[in-house]
Amino acid sequence: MHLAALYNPLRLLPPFQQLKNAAIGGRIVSFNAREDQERSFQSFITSGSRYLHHTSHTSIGDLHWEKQIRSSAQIRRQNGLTVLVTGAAGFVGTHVSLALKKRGDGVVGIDNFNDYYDPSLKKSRRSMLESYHIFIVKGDINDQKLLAKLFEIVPFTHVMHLAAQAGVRYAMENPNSYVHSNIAGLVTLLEQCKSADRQPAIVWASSSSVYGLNEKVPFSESDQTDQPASLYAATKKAGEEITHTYNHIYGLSITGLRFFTVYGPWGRPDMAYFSFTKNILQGKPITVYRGKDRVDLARDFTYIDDIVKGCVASLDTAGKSTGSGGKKRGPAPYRIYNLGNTSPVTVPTLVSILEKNLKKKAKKNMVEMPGNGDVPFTHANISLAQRELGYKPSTDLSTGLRKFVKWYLTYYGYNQGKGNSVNL
Ligand SMILES: O=C(O)[C@H]1O[C@H](OP(=O)(O)OP(=O)(O)OC[C@H]2O[C@@H](n3ccc(=O)[nH]c3=O)[C@H](O)[C@@H]2O)[C@H](O)[C@@H](O)[C@H]1O
Repeated sequence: MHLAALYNPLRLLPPFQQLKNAAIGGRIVSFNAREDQERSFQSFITSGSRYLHHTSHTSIGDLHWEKQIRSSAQIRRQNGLTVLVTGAAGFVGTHVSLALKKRGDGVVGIDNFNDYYDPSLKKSRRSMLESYHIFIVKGDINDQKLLAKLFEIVPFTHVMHLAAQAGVRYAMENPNSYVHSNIAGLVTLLEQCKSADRQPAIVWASSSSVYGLNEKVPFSESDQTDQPASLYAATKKAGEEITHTYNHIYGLSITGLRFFTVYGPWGRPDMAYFSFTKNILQGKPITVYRGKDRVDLARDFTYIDDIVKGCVASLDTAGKSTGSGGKKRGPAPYRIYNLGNTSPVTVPTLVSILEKNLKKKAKKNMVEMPGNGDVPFTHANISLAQRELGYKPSTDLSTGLRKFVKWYLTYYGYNQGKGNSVNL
């Protein structure tokens, strides 16, 4: 089935339909405001995911739980991989898990379902993955015992590490969450990987933000990355150094991917393209930041399907870790790649593409970029990834945003019913 078909939560209609009838007796409910409609549709999805979530009666460590993990980890193609995906209920984690599962790899997810943004979206992603027999363990990567148990049940060949505290500006509000996930969590995970009898190869999400105040464009992997502009960037940069240490001492195979502002269906509500869409539809103002001398900010926005291809290619080309049980047996690869789109677009242009797709004008407040971690522009040089991974982004921002808006309208129920009422 084409991936686009998955973007429609109504694919899951039969169980939701049953739930609907059981929960609210199939009443037709009308809402006056679209916001209420969004909330209700979300709770509908949330209840649906509870309904679908087979683990509600199991607990960590019991037999049924183990069985679900084993079954999710089963490989269904020759020379398939067995991948632990951290942050599997996150935006990129969901898409990568699905791509791996669909080609026959074994996939087990882990996610702490934190509430940095609306957890009901994470639960909906989980429901979608469950319909593809992908199991997500609810837990934190800081839980060393849980990680040890997972590795005891499944001899993972690869770890796709995507769990992180994301968001550039939120780091000023909650700095500790970045240290908890991006530093402490990373070290706990690496400790587990290094001690495994057969060490897995690790591919993980670094960030374009490590380029910080770098002014040399386009950004290349060989450029200096010692001027981070946010704590988020600093923790990602620290992650690159920490993974290097584990590669050096223990022989872990490491690939760090510097993602450039990833967007698309099932995306993150905290990101500009997502929150702008929400506000434009609700007739609320949006704040558009501008650089010094009224220069527009720009980002090398990268579509999720391109990022997924880069992640999968990284897993496929990752050399083996050499150590076992905490002992290095020889040198292992340490790689870093930019995964961007190579064509930066300004934020006002992003807004006008959204306006066109939503058929609605935005109420724009233009304000000077506050000194809260933002950088004026990003622009990826992707020749290394092109050469070594065969990475070739193929979706421009207009095409990608059109797909995102289509998903958004369906997911939040804008396509259902007429006017301001929705059939539940
Ligand atoms: O590549 C990354 O490594 C990072 O990408 C993403 O960060 P950013 O590129 O900052 O994306 P995003 O917040 O969507 O802001 C986009 C633009 O809109 C501007 N922006 C933002 C908000 C707002 O209200 N107004 C505004 O103008 C803003 O000034 C900026 O110019 C991920 O969130 C981050 O987790 C990390 O992965």
